[in-house]
Amino acid sequence: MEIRLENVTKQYGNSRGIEHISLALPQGGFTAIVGPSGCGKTTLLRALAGFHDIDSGTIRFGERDVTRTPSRDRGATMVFQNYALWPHMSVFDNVAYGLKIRKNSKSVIEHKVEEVLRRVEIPLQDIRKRKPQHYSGGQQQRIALARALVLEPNLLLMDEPLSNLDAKVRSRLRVEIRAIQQSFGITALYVTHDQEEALSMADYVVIMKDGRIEQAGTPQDVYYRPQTLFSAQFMGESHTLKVQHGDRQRQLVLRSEDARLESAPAQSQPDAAGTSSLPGVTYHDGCFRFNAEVKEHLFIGSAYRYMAMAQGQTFFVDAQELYDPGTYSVSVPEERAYWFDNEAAAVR
Ligand SMILES: Nc1ncnc2c1ncn2[C@@H]1O[C@H](COP(=O)(O)OP(=O)(O)OP(=O)(O)O)[C@@H](O)[C@H]1O
Repeated sequence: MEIRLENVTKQYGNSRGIEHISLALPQGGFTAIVGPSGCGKTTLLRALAGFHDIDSGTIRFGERDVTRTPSRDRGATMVFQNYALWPHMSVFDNVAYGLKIRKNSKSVIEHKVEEVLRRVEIPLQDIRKRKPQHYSGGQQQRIALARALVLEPNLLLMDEPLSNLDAKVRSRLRVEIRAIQQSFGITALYVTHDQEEALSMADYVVIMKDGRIEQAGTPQDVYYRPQTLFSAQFMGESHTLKVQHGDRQRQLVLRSEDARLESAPAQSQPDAAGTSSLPGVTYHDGCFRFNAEVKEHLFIGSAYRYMAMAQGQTFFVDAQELYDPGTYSVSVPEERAYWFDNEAAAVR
C-alpha cells in the first residue's frame, strides 16, 4: 500500500526534529532516507512507526489516516541497527513472538516462522534451541528481518540495519535485503547515512538536511542531477572549489571519480553558459579544465587518489595511472561539473 506523509512536523521542545515533510512511499517500492547525523532520519522513521506523536500533519497508510493510531495497530514493523533480538529466547521464539501476541494458532505459527526463516536463508536446524547471539552478525540481522516480515506488515522500516557489520557482510546483505524486499513485494523505508547504500539499494532516494527534504528522486536523479549545493556535496567523493567569475564568485562541485588528470595545457573556447570567462577555468571539447598542482597520492584499490591544489584549494582526483608530482590540467566533463552561485543556487 502507498504510505503518505503530508506536511508532518515533529519537534522536541525547542529542538528541531522534522519540519513540513511531505513524502509518498510507493507501494512495493524501496525508499531510502539519507542525510548527515541529526538531520531527522530516525525521527521520520519513528513518526511512521507510531513510536511518537507528531505535532502536526497527517500520516496515511493507503486510504487510512493513521496519524493518531497506536503503533501496534498501524501494521508497520521495524528492523534496528543493533538487531534488538531477545537474548534469552531461541531464534524460533524471537520470530514467533509477534504471531503469539496476535493469538495465531500453534500450527500457523510453526508454518509461518519456518517459511520466513527459509526465505531469509537461516538454517532451520536448532532454531528452537539456539539463541540469536550464537549466530553471526549478518545472520542475526536476517533473523531480525524475519521477525519483522513474519507479521506481513504494510510497511517495513529499517534503521541503519547494516551499520554494525563489517564491509564484506554489509555488501552482501545490501543485495540480499533488496532481493527479500522485492520477493515479498513489501513497501520499505530504509534509513542510512551511507549514500552508497542508499543509491545501490533504493528505487527512490530522499536526501534530508536540517529536518527537511533537500531533494528526492531516483538514485540517478539525486546523483547526476543534484538540485542544490548540499545535494551535490553530499553525493560521491565531492569537493567544492570557489572560482572567481568577473566580480562574482561561483562554486564548482566536482567529484573525484569524475575528474581526470591530463598533462596537456588547458585550451580555451567559449561555451553557451559563458563560464569559460572564469579566470583559470577553460572550456574545450565538452570539458571544463583548470590547472592544479598534484602532490601526494593514496592507493585506494580501484584507483590512485591524488591530492591536488588549485588557487589554494585542496581536492582529490582519482586516476588509474600513476603520476609524478607536478602541474597538471584537471578536466571535468560539462555534465559532471555542478555550478552554484554564492547563495548556493544552481547555475544552469
Ligand atoms: N528525544 C529527543 N529529545 C530531544 N531532541 C531530540 C530527540 N531525538 C532527536 N532529537 C533531535 O532531533 C534532531 C533529529 O534527530 P534524529 O535522531 O532524527 O536524526 P538522525 O538523522 O536520525 O541522526 P543520526 O544519523 O545521528 O541517528 C537532532 O537535532 C536531535 O538532536
